[in-house]
Amino acid sequence: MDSKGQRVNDREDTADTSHRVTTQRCEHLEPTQVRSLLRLNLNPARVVVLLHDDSEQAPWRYKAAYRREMVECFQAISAEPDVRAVVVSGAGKIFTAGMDLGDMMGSMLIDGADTAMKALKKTTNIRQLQETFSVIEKCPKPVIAAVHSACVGGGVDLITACDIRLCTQDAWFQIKHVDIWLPADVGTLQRLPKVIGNDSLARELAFTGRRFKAEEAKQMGLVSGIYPDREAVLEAALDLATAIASKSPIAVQVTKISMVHFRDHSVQEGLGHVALWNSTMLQSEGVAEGMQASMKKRKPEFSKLGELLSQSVLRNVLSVAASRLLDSEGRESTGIPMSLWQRF
Ligand SMILES: CCC/C=C/C=C/C(=O)SCCNC(=O)CCNC(=O)[C@H](O)C(C)(C)COP(=O)(O)OP(=O)(O)OC[C@H]1O[C@@H](n2cnc3c(N)ncnc32)[C@H](O)[C@@H]1OP(=O)(O)O
Repeated sequence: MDSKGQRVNDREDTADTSHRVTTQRCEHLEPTQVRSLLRLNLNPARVVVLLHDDSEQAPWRYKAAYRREMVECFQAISAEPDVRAVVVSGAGKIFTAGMDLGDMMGSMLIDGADTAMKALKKTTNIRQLQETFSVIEKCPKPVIAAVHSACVGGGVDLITACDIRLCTQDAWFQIKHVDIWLPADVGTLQRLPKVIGNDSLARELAFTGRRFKAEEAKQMGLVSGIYPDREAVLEAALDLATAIASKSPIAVQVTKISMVHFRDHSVQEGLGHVALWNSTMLQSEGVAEGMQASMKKRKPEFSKLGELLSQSVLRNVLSVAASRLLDSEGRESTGIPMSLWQRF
């Protein structure tokens, strides 16, 4: 049974039934929805796993539809109260090869005679592209990137918009844009210096397009943990997301909104911002309950928004999600390894 007293399916149940159970839990999000480039999996620890799905193209890269799909996914995730944290991972050999260069070439030039009109159109187009990753930052739920192997070009744009980055030992990163005559314009140049707190190094990497490996990424503060392989990094990201999801969603989400604000404002402006937020937040019943529970060394009993789901519920729904990843002959198809799903 889940926390609402509804029956949660056993692993043996079919994908169809699991769909019913999971959609009962989410009004705005279709966990089984398979988009052309992204796959969403939701578990009742309120963690969404967003997979770069490379079943139709390897290595995985950003096709034109990706922008729309990312915006749709993150808008749905933002609006869905049952989702507490997000993990972004890749299902293929590498995390991402960045922008699909074939697609990009096809959309480079704009028709028309007037340069200013063309520039205006292009500006709108670039602003839309920027939204692909800005939606991650605008989403109040923490987003964790689990990177394996290559993370090239737009991949760095993506992960710098995430809240936390973990990677595998074999991960490598490259701000590749200079190699293809393209000034990076969708977030890396704005966010990377702030993520790593080293403007000189950010410029060096952006000017040269030098590849750098996991150890250096950790040393500069781009990633906060290195794991042996894809399964291990995904597991670590899920553990972290589950831990975050067990905390007060109000506290976590206001913390994210505030930290994004603090990055771009002075200390005084930041203090003003949090004072305004907390003038409302501190009137929540959950705060009093959280404080009392902490003093009495017991688990807080939050109302619906703050409630925790048990590990057994998590295990059931993860298993159901995993069963969806099996192909018709019962083999693991792609994405998240069965052994990892079964661990929960
Ligand atoms: C959405 C918001 C806006 C985003 C903007 C982003 C901008 C950028 O990302 S700029 C950087 C663009 N990316 C690249 O330049 C990467 C180029 N690719 C590589 O460096 C390597 O392919 C890679 C290290 C990723 C993988 O190497 P590997 O040896 O494993 O594979 P390859 O043999 O090189 O590639 C296999 C086939 O895939 C094709 N391919 C690879 N990357 C791309 C790509 N980005 N776009 C289009 N096609 C790509 C490659 O040409 C091979 O094709 P084929 O020869 O037909 O087998």
